[in-house]
Parts: sequence; C-alpha cells; structure tokens
Amino acid sequence: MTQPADPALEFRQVRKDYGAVEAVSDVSLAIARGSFVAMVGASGSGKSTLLKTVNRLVEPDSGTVLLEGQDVSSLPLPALRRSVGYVFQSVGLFPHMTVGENIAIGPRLAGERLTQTRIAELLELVELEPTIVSRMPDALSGGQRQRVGVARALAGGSHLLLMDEPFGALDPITRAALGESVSGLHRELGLTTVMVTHDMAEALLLADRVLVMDRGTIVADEVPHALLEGAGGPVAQKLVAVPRAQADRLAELAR
Ligand SMILES: Nc1ncnc2c1ncn2[C@@H]1O[C@H](COP(=O)(O)OP(=O)(O)OP(=O)(O)O)[C@@H](O)[C@H]1O
Repeated sequence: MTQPADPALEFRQVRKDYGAVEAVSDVSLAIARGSFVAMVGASGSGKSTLLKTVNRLVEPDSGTVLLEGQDVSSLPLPALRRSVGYVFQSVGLFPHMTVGENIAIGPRLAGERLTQTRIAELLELVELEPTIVSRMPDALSGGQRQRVGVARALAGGSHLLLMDEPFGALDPITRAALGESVSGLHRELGLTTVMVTHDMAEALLLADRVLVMDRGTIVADEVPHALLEGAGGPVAQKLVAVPRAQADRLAELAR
C-alpha cells in the first residue's frame, strides 16, 4: 500500500518487548484519515500490544506513535484517552455503574459532564433503546453490552475508533449485525477505524485495508480485493483460505 501523506495515525519504528518475547518489532505504519483498517493475525502476534500503544495502555520500548501528527507520549493522558475511542476485547463496562454512567465515564474523568440528551444521542447511534440508560451491565445481552462499549468509545467525540476483537464473544448473527452498525457509524461519522479481529472474513467484509501481523511484524498490507486475488504472501493467504474454503463449500451445497 502507498503511505498516506497526512495520516490520522502513524507508528514509527514501534517496538515492545516483554522479557524475551518481542511482542511488537519495529513496526512502521501510517493510517489514512477515514480509512477502516482491519488487523488480523494469530493469537500472540502482537495486534493488541500495537493497538494499546496508541492510548498508552502500553508504552513502547522505542519508536513513536503519532496521533494527528502529535507524539502521543507528549500528550496529557486524560486528553489523549479522550481523543481515542477504544472498544476493549472484554467490553470492560463497570458493573456497578448504569449504562448511562458507563457511557459518560470518559468525559467525566476529563472533567466534563455529558448531558442526558447527548447520552440519548449516543444510544441512538448504536441502535439501543433510550430506556436502557438506567440498566446495569449485567442486565444486558452480550451484543447490547458491546453496543454500549461502542457508545462509550464515541462519547468523547473522537474521530479515531480503535476496536480490539470487539465481536469475539458474540453469536454469528449478533456479530454480523454489530459489524454492519460499526461500518455505518464509520461512514456517517467520518471515523478512522482500526479493528483487531481473528476473523479474516470479517476483515475482508468490513475493512478497506487489511494488515496481517505475524510474530510482532506486519507481513501483509493489502486491500481486500488484492488478498482475494492471492496477494499478501503465505501467512495472509493461509488466513484467506479459511473463508474461501467455507464459501466454496456453501456454494457446492447450494447447487
Ligand atoms: N503484559 C504482558 N506481559 C507479558 N507478556 C505479554 C503481555 N502482553 C502481551 N504479552 C505477550 O506479547 C505477545 C503479543 O501479545 P498480544 O496480546 O499483543 O497479541 P495478540 O495478537 O493481540 O493476541 P490475541 O489475538 O490472542 O489477543 C504474546 O506473546 C503475549 O503473551
């Protein structure tokens, strides 16, 4: 892929080791404003570690992460976390807080109160009923919890949405519905979206750029069409082979 001239997010030679494990090895990558990037790769390949360097949940050993051209290590943490929408792997809603309080927590930590109207708007964006606002997280389905997680990530008005395996624990129908919702939000709000997923089919269907990570490095960087045409090298093609074989088998069964 050609590198964008004025990227929303950029990694320059980012490296993170955990003892002898090279979790992220000198990754350089620029992400264009408005793009939807999927990051795919085997478990332990470094996807989450790389994503977490953006809002400094992980501090790199070396290298720089630039958000809108600014080195994230020079930004005050509350402001940085506010300007990066982050949907966690495990959702991570606070169990003792209502849905509304969970959505408002980021701005609150940064010293701002979200109005009830704004919270209602955010619920509407993620297609949840406004009445859900006073419910506790354990009274929601997994899909509803993930939608609240997305609303919370967008509450600070961020244009950068990072999602770490957001649909992992959901059934396939809920997963597909949420994928569609996120894709719609991405377009409507003009977001730059980076989504970590184990599912190459999901990556191919939702993203306009697919990165494949393997042992701490990016081994493929392609548009979905190119991956389907055979580009990206052996690790990428092994991942593409799975949904392709399923699609072929389904087509055979339908004959
Ligand atoms: N806090 C930590 N302490 C020690 N090792 C860690 C820590 N976080 C991650 N690692 C190691 O770093 C490597 C990369 O982990 P990472 O979670 O980034 O991979 P991943 O591709 O996101 O995996 P998954 O798809 O399973 O979430 C792994 O070997 C992991 O065990």
